[in-house]
Amino acid sequence: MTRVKICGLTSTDDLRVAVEAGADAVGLLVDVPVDSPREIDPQRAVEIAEAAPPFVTTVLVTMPESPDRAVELARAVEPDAVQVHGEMGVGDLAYLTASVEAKVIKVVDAGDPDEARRYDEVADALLVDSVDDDGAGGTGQTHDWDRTAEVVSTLDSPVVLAGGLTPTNVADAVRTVEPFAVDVASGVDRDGVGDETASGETVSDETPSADGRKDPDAVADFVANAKRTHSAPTP
Ligand SMILES: O=C(O)c1ccccc1NCC(=O)[C@H](O)[C@H](O)COP(=O)(O)O
Repeated sequence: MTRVKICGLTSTDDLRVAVEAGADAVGLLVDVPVDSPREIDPQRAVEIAEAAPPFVTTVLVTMPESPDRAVELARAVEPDAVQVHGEMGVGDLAYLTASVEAKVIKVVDAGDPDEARRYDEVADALLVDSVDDDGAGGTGQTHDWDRTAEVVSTLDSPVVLAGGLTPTNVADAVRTVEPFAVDVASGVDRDGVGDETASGETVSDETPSADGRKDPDAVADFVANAKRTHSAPTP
């Protein structure tokens, strides 16, 4: 069964929504150099992580300015996993994995298959995303799932599929890519639920008023649709 991460929780209310829907993991976005309605401060991340029940994986999602900053944040928030966006070399990622107790997930660009292969040995998992020029996520944009499926089949690490997923398209995505897990942020936000075009591409309709809060119905539908769909066996 495909695992599901709901990313960008901003409150313990969002946490309750994700847990009640049956999410396996929740993402807490701290220290990103981009404007995101889902970013929270480290203290809020600590509060949400502490409120998470057993068997729900807490993920610190960050774009740190240095590996040491990621270590510092991980020690403060004490998540089960750290998800790293942006520039961090393979050696620095190895340093991070050796320095924190949490599992380390490296975000890689769906448009750059070689990047995924470079990090395959050192990361605990890879998250394949549609990233912007800086490596930030939360774009609400899908990518070429057929091409991603080919890349995934060459990797040893568990792969998390992200980028423009919604309650409507997640079943197709799971069938096509057969990832270990799926991840969603803007596609289940209250004011940012994505719309699909006729070609199947997802375009986020996130508005300036989007505040990152989760839509309970969208979260429940997303988790149910992801989990009822056939996926790859556990590695
Ligand atoms: O969500 C953000 O705004 C964000 C900003 C900077 C770095 C990472 C961010 N999100 C991390 C995630 O893991 C998202 O869930 C992932 O990129 C998918 O986002 P979406 O396409 O909105 O579902």
